[in-house]
Amino acid sequence: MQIRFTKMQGAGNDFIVLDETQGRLGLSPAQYRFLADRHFGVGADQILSVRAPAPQAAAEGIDFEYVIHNADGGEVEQCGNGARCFARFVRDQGLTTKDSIRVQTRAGVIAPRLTADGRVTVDMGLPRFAPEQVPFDASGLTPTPQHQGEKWPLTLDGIAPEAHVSIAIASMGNPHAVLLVDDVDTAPVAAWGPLIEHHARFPARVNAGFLQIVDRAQVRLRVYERGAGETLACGTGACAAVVSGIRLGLLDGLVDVHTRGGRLSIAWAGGASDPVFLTGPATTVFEGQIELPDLL
Ligand SMILES: N[C@@H](CCC[C@H](N)C(=O)O)C(=O)O
Repeated sequence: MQIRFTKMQGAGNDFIVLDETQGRLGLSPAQYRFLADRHFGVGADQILSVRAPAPQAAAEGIDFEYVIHNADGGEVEQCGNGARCFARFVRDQGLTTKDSIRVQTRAGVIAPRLTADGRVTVDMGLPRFAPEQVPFDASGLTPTPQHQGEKWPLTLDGIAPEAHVSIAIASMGNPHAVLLVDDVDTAPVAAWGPLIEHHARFPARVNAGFLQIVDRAQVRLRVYERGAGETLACGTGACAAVVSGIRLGLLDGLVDVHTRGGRLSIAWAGGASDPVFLTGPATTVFEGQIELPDLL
């Protein structure tokens, strides 16, 4: 089967975008893995499928449905950099003329908006912190003493025998663990990332963010993504890291996140009913077509 695709990137987090508004391609997990493969396929961290909304959702003002698969072929709930690329894609392809779009994802409705400076701002919805919402198995754990209350920096065992690995947990629709590090350049992202991703306390696995605080409005961040490995940027990871830093009293409500692929801006007012806003670039790299093998 020949399929057409658009290759996009947002702060270096790269995507294959598929237009399924006229009908589903019905790809298997192995075909998603093939597309994402950087040697045999196109290469991408995630594959984004743009679909028409279900009739009931359309009646409620939802413009599109957006489905996300990681490079490992697994479907996931949310993707922040992808949401910006999705918005740029539907405008560039003439699938909508709107600047503000409402999109159904597996994690709920999000709202990207194309801004005059060429970037895209996404209302990513509410962050969630309760262990069962991440999900995180907190049985037998208590928050570390310096962070009592709701803030939940927790010690993760089995990562590094010589070090206490303290994390904050957050859901942006998808699960995140956030570690504070002194310097992201020397942080053990490759060694600890997979151990945290697969840690038994995260039943749905987890994205692991390594956060360096520069000052109250600037951070540096590397993320080892569930199902994709370290990426040049992770939008939901940036949201989770900043909201965690704000809850710990380390950051103000508007923060620039410097990743290896570029700058993202996160705004969060900090209340239980305040959504997180993610702003950053979204760029088309090229369009193409590829023959997809029959893979189950
Ligand atoms: N790169 C994304 C997140 C993609 C999904 C993630 N790997 C997961 O499994 O939850 C982003 O920009 O948010």
